[in-house]
Amino acid sequence: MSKPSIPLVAVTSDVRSFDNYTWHATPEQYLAAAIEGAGVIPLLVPSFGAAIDLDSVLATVDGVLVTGSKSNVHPSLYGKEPTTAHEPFDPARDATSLPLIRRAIELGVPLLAICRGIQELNVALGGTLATEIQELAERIDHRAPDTSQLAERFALRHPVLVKPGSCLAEIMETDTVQVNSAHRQAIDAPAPSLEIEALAEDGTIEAVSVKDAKGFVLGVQWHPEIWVKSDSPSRKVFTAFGDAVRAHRAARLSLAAAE
Ligand SMILES: N[C@@H](CCC(=O)NCCCC(=O)O)C(=O)O
Repeated sequence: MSKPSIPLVAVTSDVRSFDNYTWHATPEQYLAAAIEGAGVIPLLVPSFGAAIDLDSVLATVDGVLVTGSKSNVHPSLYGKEPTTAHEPFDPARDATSLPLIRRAIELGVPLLAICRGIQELNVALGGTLATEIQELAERIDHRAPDTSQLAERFALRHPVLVKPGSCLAEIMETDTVQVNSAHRQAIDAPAPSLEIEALAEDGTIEAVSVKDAKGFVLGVQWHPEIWVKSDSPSRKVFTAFGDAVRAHRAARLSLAAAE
């Protein structure tokens, strides 16, 4: 009997310029967490917008991982005027990830959205974002400490309160989770189809799902990819995503065999 093949997951990419080239890339921690935490094979989707046929991608993979990034969703995509407080931008990423998110949800392809990813999920479905949230009244500072040491940058720093009975509550099996935090923006007006799954103590939306979604959809504002090996809540996020991906693949192959 042949070895069961490992499912493929599409991963968003940022457009970056260095060494005199333009790169479509993502930080290694997302790829490592997909492999070691979710048990899937990550495949980068280059940010070429409409030049990427999303249905071809989504017919081939069994999940979508929308990664974090220091860049921000362009405010024009949620009806706001851009200011320097909204920078830096990555319009090619926006033009690829937002339609990818919408189409994956339409088709029921499992989707995990992290940090920038939860913000893209919200905007893709009609919500808005707030920027420089640390300057808003009653908010804690959600930015990462100013260090290049990943362990410090992504240390678990504040609790989030998980909504009882939510998808996340089922995954986490607890009502409070200690998370890291590395963001200046956050969901302002949640999209109508979003279900809020967790909040920080200052009211910042920290996790969402999609009401009546065909498949697994989870957005988190923190970074579980960093600690999948050592932190149980982090690992549970990726295990739940991997399980949904494998279930999607089994259903897809079964459908194909029946045709
Ligand atoms: N740019 C957005 C989203 C934040 C995010 O995805 N952070 C990941 C990179 C963290 C880092 O290394 O700084 C925002 O700031 O809200």
